[in-house]
Amino acid sequence: MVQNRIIELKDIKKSYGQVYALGGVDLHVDQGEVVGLVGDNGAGKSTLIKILAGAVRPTTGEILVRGEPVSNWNAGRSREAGIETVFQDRALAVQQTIIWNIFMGRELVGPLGFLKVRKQREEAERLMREIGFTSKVFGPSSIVGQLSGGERQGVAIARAMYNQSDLIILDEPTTALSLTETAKVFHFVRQARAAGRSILFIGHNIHHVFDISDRFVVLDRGRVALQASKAELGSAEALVRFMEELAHPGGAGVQSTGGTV
Ligand SMILES: Nc1ncnc2c1ncn2[C@@H]1O[C@H](COP(=O)(O)OP(=O)(O)OP(=O)(O)O)[C@@H](O)[C@H]1O
Repeated sequence: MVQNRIIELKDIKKSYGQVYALGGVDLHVDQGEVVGLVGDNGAGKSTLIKILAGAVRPTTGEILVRGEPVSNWNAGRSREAGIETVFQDRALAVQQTIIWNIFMGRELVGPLGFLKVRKQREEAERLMREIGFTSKVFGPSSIVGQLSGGERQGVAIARAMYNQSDLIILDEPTTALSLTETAKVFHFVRQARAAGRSILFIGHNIHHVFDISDRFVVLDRGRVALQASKAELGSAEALVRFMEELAHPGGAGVQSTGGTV
């Protein structure tokens, strides 16, 4: 057993009636690594992260948390295992402050039920520093709606850090972001990894996923088509070629997608 294995999925299958969204997937994430999950539309990425989040039950298969099999996997067990998913579309309350979003539902309160306002501010500042979210303009009391797309991802990551999440799942965090904003997200992700957290990074832009990840899992029609480290792959182009070959075996008449699936 690998000592620092946070989660392991073994032979996970999920069918919806006749449709197999996942047809026997093995996946693991170890402490302090960024795993890139890629695959064409309909490959099963969303289904897999919903299973990790406990929102969807696998039809069959085994889930191990730190080497121990867990039965009756659900959202509560997923939270207990230290897994937090940042879904792209419903990550934050944009009319609220950064502090509010970080502590959402888990505010620091004293014995008499009073909110520890100063402590919360200090903790929010510490978390923002820890993920490298330093800004001359924005502080913990800034309204999230005023932040850029990349900075918003930072707030969601800071919240996951506050929640003691060991595995933070980022669902397409750089989709629709500019290069500068993408670089901010990468910075936050690297800081979170440096703090010992693991990240499962889902993305359609292969170059983005390649840049930020240590290891890659390619899904294809509900199966793992490739698991490889960055060193094994060597370059983003190798990953792009692999994905293009999957989509068009033999490659006849293929136009390059430029690394977006
Ligand atoms: N609730 C559902 N009911 C029926 N079929 C489903 C359901 N959810 C997913 N599927 C099917 O399972 C397969 C995998 O879908 P999934 O959304 O997991 O893929 P994906 O890799 O996340 O795709 P995308 O990148 O487009 O989001 C698809 O064929 C999809 O139609």
